[in-house]
Amino acid sequence: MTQPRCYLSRRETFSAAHRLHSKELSDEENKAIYDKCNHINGHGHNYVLKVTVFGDIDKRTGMVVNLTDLTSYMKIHVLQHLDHKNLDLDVEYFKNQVSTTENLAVYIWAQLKPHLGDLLHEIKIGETEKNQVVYRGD
Ligand SMILES: Nc1nc2c(c(=O)[nH]1)N=C([C@H](O)[C@H](O)COP(=O)(O)OP(=O)(O)OP(=O)(O)O)CN2
Ligand SMILES: [Zn+2]
Repeated sequence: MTQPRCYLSRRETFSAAHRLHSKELSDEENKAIYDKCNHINGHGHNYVLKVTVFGDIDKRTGMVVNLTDLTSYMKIHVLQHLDHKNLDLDVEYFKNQVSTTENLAVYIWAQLKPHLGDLLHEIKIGETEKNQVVYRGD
């Protein structure tokens, strides 16, 4: 009999500041594209991060992944780097990438992939109550 498979998710939150600004665009283009989010002094968000894994329910443990391990990976490899930081100034990755939620999702995927491998299914980030990004490694 094949082993049943499950989706398992963990939700965490973090707060960070940022400014949407591309070094590849002129100041005028940046202002036109990013508008208020290009304000020179930046702004902040209380981000909601949901990481989902998908895989076999281990016969012995009854788990896809131990939530203690998943939470540790998120804390060590993501939250410690992002929480209460300025994404553009404190995170190397965003020195050359605009800190949009799309790019943030790709960054978080890359941070977790080495630890979760093929079990990693989805990164979901809520930037505001109205804006949400889903990334599945495509
Ligand atoms: N494709 C994207 N567009 C925008 C992003 C993004 O990450 N990807 N991010 C922003 C800003 O960072 C911004 O702070 C969000 O602004 P906004 O949507 O205006 O904020 P609210 O959800 O609170 O909506 P209100 O219109 O202010 O009510 C912009 N664009
Ligand atoms: Zn923003």
